[in-house]
Order: sequence, then C-alpha cells, then structure tokens
Amino acid sequence: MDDSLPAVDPDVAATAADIAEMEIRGAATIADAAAEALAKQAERSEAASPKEFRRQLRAAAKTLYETRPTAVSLPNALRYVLRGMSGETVSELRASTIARAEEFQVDLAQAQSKLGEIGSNRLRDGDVVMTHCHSTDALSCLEAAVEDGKEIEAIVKETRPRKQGHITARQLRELGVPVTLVVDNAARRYLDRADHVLVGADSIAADGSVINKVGTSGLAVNARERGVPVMVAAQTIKLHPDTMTGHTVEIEMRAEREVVSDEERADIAGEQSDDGLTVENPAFDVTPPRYVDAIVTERGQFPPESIVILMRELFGETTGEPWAP
Ligand SMILES: O=C(COP(=O)(O)O)[C@H](O)[C@H](O)COP(=O)(O)O
Repeated sequence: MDDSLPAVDPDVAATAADIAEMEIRGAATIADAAAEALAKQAERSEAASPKEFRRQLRAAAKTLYETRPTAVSLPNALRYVLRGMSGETVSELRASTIARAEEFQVDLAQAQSKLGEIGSNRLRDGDVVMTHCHSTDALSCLEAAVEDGKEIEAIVKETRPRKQGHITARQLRELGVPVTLVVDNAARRYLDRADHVLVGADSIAADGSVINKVGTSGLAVNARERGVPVMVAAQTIKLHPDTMTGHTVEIEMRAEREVVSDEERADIAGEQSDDGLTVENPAFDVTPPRYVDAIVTERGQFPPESIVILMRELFGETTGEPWAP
C-alpha cells in the first residue's frame, strides 16, 4: 500500500468519523454509507490524470476501511465499487465509479427486502420473536411478516452498553408490533415465551459461525437449551470471503467509557490506585454454527454449515485489501 496517498474529500472524512463514532452503525447501513462516500469522492475529484483519480479513490477506501474492523459489509462494499471503476479518462472513471456505487446501493436495498420476504415465511401468525441489538435485515423480516397481516409480538433485549435495543423497540412500535423491552440479563427467563430468536450479523464465517453484537452467542446457547430456534438475517454482503482461506474475523474492542464513566471508574478504584482495574468492551462475539438454525439471505435460507457453498459461488477466492488492484 502506498504511504503517500492524497487527502480525501471532507465528506469522506466526515462519513469515516461518523462510522467510527457509531453515528452511522449497523453493517448494512455502514456499507451503504461507504459506497455513497466513494461516489462523493469520485464526483468531487479534480484529479488531473486517471492515475491521480485512482489514488484518490484508494485513499478514500482506505480511510473508510480503517474505521471499524468487524462488519465485512464494509470491505465488501468498497471492493465492489472499486472493481467497477473503469475507463481511460478521468471523466470515464468518475462516471463508472458513481454508477457502480449507485448500483451497489440499489442492490443492497433490494436484497434486504427480498431477504425480508424469505425470513417472514418462517414466522407464523401469533409468533413471539426475541431480538438482540438493532439489525435492519432482521427488521425487514418482521416488517414483511406484519405486511402479510401476521400478528407478531417482540421481546427486545436492551443490548448494553449502547442500548441499540431501543432503536429496535422504536421501529417495531412504528410498525404496530407490541414490544416488551427487557434488560439483557432477563433474556433466558423470557425465552420461555419466545417462538424465535431473530438477530442480524456483521460477518458470517465460512464454517457458518455468526459474528454479531456481543451477547448474541449467550442468547443462542440459551435458546438452544430452551428449544427456541435461532434465525440469522444476513444479506450475502455479510459473508466474509477471507474466512475461506483460514483468516479469522477481528472483534472490535471499544472504549471503556462506553461501560463505565470516569466517575464510576474512580468510585470502583476507591482508595486503591486503579492500576489493577481493567475494563474490557468487546463489541461483537462469535456464535458457533451448531447454535444457529438458519441463515436467511436474499438467495434463500441456509443451514449455517452449507453457507460456504454460497460464499464460494459469490466471492470466488477473493481475498486481500479492498483497494488491491
Ligand atoms: O451487531 C449489529 C450492529 O452493531 P453496531 O451497533 O455496533 O454497529 C447488527 O446486528 C449487525 O450490524 C447487523 O445489522 P444490519 O442488519 O442493519 O446490517
């Protein structure tokens, strides 16, 4: 990678900052914003040569890529747009990049609604669904079920430390779905009332492991023990091609202030020095495939163990950094 990459457009820098600070969050939304940012870089570029244009786009992709490490939808989106950048002149390169980014955004939205229809077929009238975090793919399944006239109820886990469950609760209420909001620790008790656990994914590994908001794996283990099926709603943009060649998915560690304030930390430390106090804040965890009943994509639903077939078909042996030529 070239160290002397040019500065990026201020809007690209702003999008990157919003992703890092989680103003823009959730794997599909991040992918959509990244594609749009690349289009903006292309549109605003004043590059004097095709070579310079390509360097600017690579710089923009690198800036966006370095924001958060776990959701593979981000590098998949960047790779998709950059691979569509073609032409001999700056204006051809610009037009092809913008068109490719738009195509990506349209496909993303269509895939989500297709996935929603497929996922909703698993839900019956009167079902109670337990959710974790906030996933637009999971919401799409619930929305399609409601549009089909099914009465659905939801038990929504709060999802500490950032309480994305509140976003889920609000959106479900907008759909008219009755919501019971519970703290994460109450999930096992409320699984007795649930017919399904429904979550999204940030990445799906080749062995069918699901990487999603921390707390998903514990929920899935408890659901298996209680006999409640676990359904993962994940567009194929969440399939992690590098895992086909043995790479693991990096789990993002976030700031300890999301868990304890400075004041709370000082209070815990009391009279002691706080040297011996460690606060860890992993944002995601890994749910092994044996706890997952179905991965629902826009291409149909799959048992987790067979997802690698779809992954190979869609991504071939693609690996490497998204801006690699
Ligand atoms: O774990 C999260 C969000 O984590 P964060 O809030 O840390 O980004 C979501 O379940 C997935 O990203 C899927 O979301 P979607 O289905 O919208 O892609």
